[in-house]
Amino acid sequence: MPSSSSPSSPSFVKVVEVGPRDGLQNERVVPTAVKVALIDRLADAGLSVVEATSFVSPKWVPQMGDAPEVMARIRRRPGVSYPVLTPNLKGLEAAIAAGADEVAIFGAASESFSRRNINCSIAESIMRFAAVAERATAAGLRVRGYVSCIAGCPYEGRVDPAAVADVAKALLDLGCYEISLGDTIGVGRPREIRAVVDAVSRKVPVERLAMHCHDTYGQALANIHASLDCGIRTVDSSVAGLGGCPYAKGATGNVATEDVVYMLDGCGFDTGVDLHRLAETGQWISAELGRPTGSRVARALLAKQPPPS
Ligand SMILES: CC(C)(COP(=O)([O-])OP(=O)([O-])OC[C@H]1O[C@@H](n2cnc3c(N)ncnc32)[C@H](O)[C@@H]1OP(=O)([O-])[O-])[C@@H](O)C(=O)NCCC(=O)NCCSC(=O)C[C@@](C)(O)CC(=O)[O-]
Repeated sequence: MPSSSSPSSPSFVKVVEVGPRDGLQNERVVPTAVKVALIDRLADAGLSVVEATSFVSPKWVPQMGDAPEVMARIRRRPGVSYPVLTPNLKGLEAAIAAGADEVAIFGAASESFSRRNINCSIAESIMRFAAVAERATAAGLRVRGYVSCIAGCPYEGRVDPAAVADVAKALLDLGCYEISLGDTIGVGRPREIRAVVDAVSRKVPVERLAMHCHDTYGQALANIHASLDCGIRTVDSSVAGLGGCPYAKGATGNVATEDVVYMLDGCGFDTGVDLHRLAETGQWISAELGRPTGSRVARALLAKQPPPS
């Protein structure tokens, strides 16, 4: 009988921490040593997946320009995976050279976002990703897929759930073990998210889906709750609510991991994450960035602690 913190337990929800990548890609350039300390602290707090960085063009996203150094300096904790984003073969080869164990390819359900984010159409991106997935799989790496703009696009507005389902299925067919559905600009509401998950799960088994919510309109926790009701058991989030997307103006960070873990715990799910350690890590990285944590749960928990004597 698996324990409740075992991934095979029915009450387990996998939390994929994306703060060091999705969070820090939208900050001023953060020193490599701070990124490395953040990743190590997140793994120590019990997160089993910590998305570490991106092997993208430094001309496009200079904040991720130190990807090889980050990968060389993190302390790899057994049982923890450290995926990295790879938009093309050049990024993949660099990721392999840096010892990545898992990569993520990232497409969009909106043509305009695809062009702004990765400079190609959706169809071209799938062809590009096919080569990346094939080479990654041959090199023994696991491949995760993202679909951005599942509930709305900053350039086109509403996005048809059927378009999301098509891209998700294409990524599944390329060999992705998991497809993360990204509400990139946080516009979705529970009814819309349910409609998207419903459309996608007709083409991709719900066990292979993850929910990735930005909290721009304050809907992220409600949307995650709705996706749990639909059977999703993997949730992406960002410690302290760090981040945004450089190609989605006005988009705020992901939902805070602390808030997700607190909610999941109250719903009877287990995550294996030490909430207090996580909240301290969120407080620490926020101080490094010179601002308060974006996690309401962390603020509440830390306010209850006695001041240091
Ligand atoms: C895809 C490209 C490269 C196309 O960009 P491009 O300009 O069309 O690429 P290119 O092949 O023409 O190359 C241009 C230059 O970039 C170099 N280059 C080319 N590839 C790489 C690479 N991998 N690593 C390092 N360098 C690279 C290449 O060598 C060349 O250098 P030059 O000859 O000019 O000196 C570019 O658009 C890019 O890097 N985009 C990444 C954008 C990005 O990182 N966005 C944020 C992540 S997605 C996201 O946040 C959403 C998500 C996942 O969180 C989910 C959600 O919330 O929805």
